[in-house]
Amino acid sequence: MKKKIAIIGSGNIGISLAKGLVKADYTSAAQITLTRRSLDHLKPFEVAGFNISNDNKTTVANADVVILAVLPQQLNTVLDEISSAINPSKHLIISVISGVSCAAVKDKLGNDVEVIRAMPNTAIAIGQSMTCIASDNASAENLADVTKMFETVGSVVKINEDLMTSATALCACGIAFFLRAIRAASQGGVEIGFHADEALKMAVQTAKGAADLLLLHGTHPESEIDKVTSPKGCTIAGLNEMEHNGFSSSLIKGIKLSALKAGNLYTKEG
Ligand SMILES: NC(=O)C1=CN([C@@H]2O[C@H](COP(=O)(O)OP(=O)(O)OC[C@H]3O[C@@H](n4cnc5c(N)ncnc54)[C@H](OP(=O)(O)O)[C@@H]3O)[C@@H](O)[C@H]2O)C=CC1
Ligand SMILES: O=C(O)[C@@H]1CCC=N1
Repeated sequence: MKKKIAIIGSGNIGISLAKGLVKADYTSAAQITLTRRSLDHLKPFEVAGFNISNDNKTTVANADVVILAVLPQQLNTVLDEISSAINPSKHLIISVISGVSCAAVKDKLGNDVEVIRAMPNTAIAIGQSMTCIASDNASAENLADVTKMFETVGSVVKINEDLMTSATALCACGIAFFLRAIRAASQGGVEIGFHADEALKMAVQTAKGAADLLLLHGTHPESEIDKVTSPKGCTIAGLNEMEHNGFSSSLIKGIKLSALKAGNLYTKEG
């Protein structure tokens, strides 16, 4: 991959993406320019071989692929800044910004430019992202290229753009939901006798085992649960107690609220 990549807004997800792409050998750090306003935060990445800049317009002018990764409320300023540097026959725009449609980006950058939305999660830094992608005007070739790019750093599902806020809640926010579940499990482990570090290690590996069972067997969670719950046993007792306290219901309600919020993060006016 010889294309020059600009990551506009190199915060948590921008940096995770940059690290993941280099770790997966998709591209080299030298092909990526990271931007943010406070350049000091990017100095360690310059040492690691990335280009760094606080000049979005020049960075975009020199790039082929522009990845937008600022907060929704920071986007309009960035689009106003870079719009005159956009060349639709050269640039491909990838936006990982929640709640901002392809149409809203084209409103500012021109209708001729191809825009692809991607919703990764922070596990992209270690090649384990679940990334959903959507576009309303990208060519099949560019969609295939972007799919390939995100496949180097995890799994990819192509979806309709109107499901992008749902994908944000389930997959991008989802990392935090599962992490909180692991933390809660480890706290339970401390109450029943383990030191915090060993409880966390046990909870993490158990969670990984559960996820891998589903991935490798291709089974439904309930069929794996059935194998754990011995009749009159301790698993079903614990599981039912969790359900009486709203375990599944709270996850479902949290995901619904996150999806609602994800759809309302951006206003055209800024
Ligand atoms: N975090 C996550 O897990 C995920 C986030 N997203 C989306 O990615 C986007 C970024 O989220 P996240 O990484 O968490 O947020 P961060 O706040 O960590 O990152 C945003 C970055 O943008 C930089 N920035 C702000 N204004 C400008 C500007 N004018 N020019 C250049 N850089 C700028 C900020 O740095 P500075 O202030 O120094 O300029 C900051 O580093 C959001 O839209 C979010 O919805 C999507 C999927 C997952
Ligand atoms: O919390 C947020 O708004 C962003 C979007 C998805 C993950 N983090």
